[in-house]
Amino acid sequence: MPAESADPSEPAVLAAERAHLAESRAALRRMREHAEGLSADVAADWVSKQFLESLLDQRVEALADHPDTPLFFGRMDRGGAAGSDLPAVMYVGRRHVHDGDEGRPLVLDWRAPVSRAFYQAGPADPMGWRLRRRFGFQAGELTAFEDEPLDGGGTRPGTGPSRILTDEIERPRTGPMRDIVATIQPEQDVIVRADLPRSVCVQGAPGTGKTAVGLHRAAYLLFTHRERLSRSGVLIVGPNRAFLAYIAAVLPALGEVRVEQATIDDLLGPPLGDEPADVAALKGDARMAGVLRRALWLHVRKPEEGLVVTRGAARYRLADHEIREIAAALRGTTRYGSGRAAFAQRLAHQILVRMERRGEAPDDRVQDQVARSRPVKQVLDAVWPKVSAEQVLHRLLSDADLLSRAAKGVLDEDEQAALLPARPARSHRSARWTAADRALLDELNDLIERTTSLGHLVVDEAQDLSAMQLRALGRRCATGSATVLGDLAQGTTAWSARTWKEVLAHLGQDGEVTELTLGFRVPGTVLDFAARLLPHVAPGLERPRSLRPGAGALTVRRVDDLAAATVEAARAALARPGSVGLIVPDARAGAHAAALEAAGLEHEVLGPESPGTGRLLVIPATLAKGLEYDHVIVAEPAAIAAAEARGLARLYVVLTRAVTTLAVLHEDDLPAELAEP
Ligand SMILES: Nc1ncnc2c1ncn2[C@@H]1O[C@H](COP(=O)(O)OP(=O)(O)OP(=O)(O)O)[C@@H](O)[C@H]1O
Repeated sequence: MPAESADPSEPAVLAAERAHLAESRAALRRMREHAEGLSADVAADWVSKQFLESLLDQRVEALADHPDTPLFFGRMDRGGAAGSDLPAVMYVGRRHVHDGDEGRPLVLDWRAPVSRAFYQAGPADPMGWRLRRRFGFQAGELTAFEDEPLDGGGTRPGTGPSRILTDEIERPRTGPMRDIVATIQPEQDVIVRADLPRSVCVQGAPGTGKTAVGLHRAAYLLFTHRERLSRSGVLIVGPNRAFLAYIAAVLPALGEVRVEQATIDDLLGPPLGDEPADVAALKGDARMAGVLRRALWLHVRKPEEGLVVTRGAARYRLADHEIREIAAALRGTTRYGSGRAAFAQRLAHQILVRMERRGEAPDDRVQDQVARSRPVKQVLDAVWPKVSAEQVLHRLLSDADLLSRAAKGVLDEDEQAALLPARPARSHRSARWTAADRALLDELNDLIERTTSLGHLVVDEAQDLSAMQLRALGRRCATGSATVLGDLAQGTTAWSARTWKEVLAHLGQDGEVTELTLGFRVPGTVLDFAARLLPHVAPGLERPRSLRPGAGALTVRRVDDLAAATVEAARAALARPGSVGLIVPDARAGAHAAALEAAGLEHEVLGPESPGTGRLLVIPATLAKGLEYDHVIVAEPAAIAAAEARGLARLYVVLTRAVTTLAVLHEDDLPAELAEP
């Protein structure tokens, strides 16, 4: 039944909407029963039957009704436009639900093209609709609604943010991140629904929903290009395991279980050793790509001797200059590995030409035999040796002569010296590869054998990746596209990007950069405080605004006994609903944990591998990126800022993790950059 803009306290309206929810639930149950009744017996063979069975299982699983997850969260009522082919009323939810008998849609999937209006329609462009209704739920029960007339006759928007949206943001959290499908904002929706072939890059201030947008975009693309992306794959790359564990539940909640999530270390291999940040930064520099290319191709050498192949009584010769010409013609035109195979075939082909000249009629099999013969193999090993990425990199980083030839005109002498460790590993097998080395190995591997590309890559916290790491990711979406998310102000590595143009260039993707500046997470007073650091960490960026003013959310206090003060602050925060994060300088995590322990406050210390599940977490500052807590206590900002080269950027990250309150406690002076402007 079409709705007029209704008073939210109207019981008849609520009752009608609850009835639609009950009807939709019953229909979903029938859809599930129907799916359970389908049989895989129609499959022609055993393998197809197994495949079909697993598809049917997935379908049944996808049709489960989770009592806590509302089946729909919004409704649209059509305007009076005559001849419109829009439905009179549509309900928008996480998945499509239809009435079995008539196939009548009861709920439309939020990703369907028609649902776009739920996120985009407004008085300036109602898109054919008259009214948007948002629903509020508690424990799966429909308890509230909020109407927004789209024909210009109503009160919202313009009277501040939707109550349902702010309630959703302020709903106390513990555990993993939630989806935002019910409240995606228009500027976020544009990014979520960008076309697949387009790469998009989002510069977003803290808490503007970059991560959320990236995850919803993955779900949207899988829905819209299901077949293509199921074959080629979608991958989400995040900064560490704790972060991946934090976001892991969002896509399954949206019905997508087939998206891989990995850190850069998962993709390139775990670092086995460490090195100074300036050396890592140099290894991460894009100039290394040219050095590696030269180093690899320096392995192709001039032939010293010709080739002699004996067949029966006959001997066939190729002079060394002929071999050199064959190698020169191939060099640089293919990847190293396929070039090697082609080199062997071309040598064999020349031998075959000589056989033919002598009146023989060899066929292709003979060419293969010759290509695999001992003399050809000897020439191959001498001129175009088989090498692994590890061998080449180990040689490059331990042989000053090879390095100077490969880096000539690219790296100066000091830079070359910095790349040579004082005590190199004896062999490539015992090398303790660092994270930066892993990206170099990946580059070499690709120069030897092409890397397979996926259909779409979502890269979060992309500002922290080096040029060489970005090139590694670029190879993994070379024939696909990417969603690149990050914040230049939160760049904390020695190689952090300064512009998104550079990042896209290293990824090898063309893309537009969109800026999000409306913060959902952090209350206004807290965001303004943190933003005092912005001119010092990223002067070119726009100052973020917050959706919520957050009066009373921020306290900054000098204390005499920091440990005792953090314990008291933690105790006070625990008295309120929601999660509590105590963010401390890395070196002091143990001491703060001990103080909580002594005070009998149950807590967990966050580690790189896990996000922790308890209500009170001690978070080393370097692990706080991307995470959020209802109440945050930051201990000793000056020590956090002083602990690393880009410490002020780290502090900016740390000060922007709170949803409801932030307490900053310090014994030492605050960093001067935090002083009131
Ligand atoms: N449209 C929205 N509706 C409801 N909540 C939202 C919306 N957009 C973002 N949020 C919430 O705001 C918080 C911040 O989102 P998210 O973590 O994606 O931001 P971010 O830009 O990646 O932040 P950071 O750069 O600080 O890591 C999350 O709790 C997210 O659920």
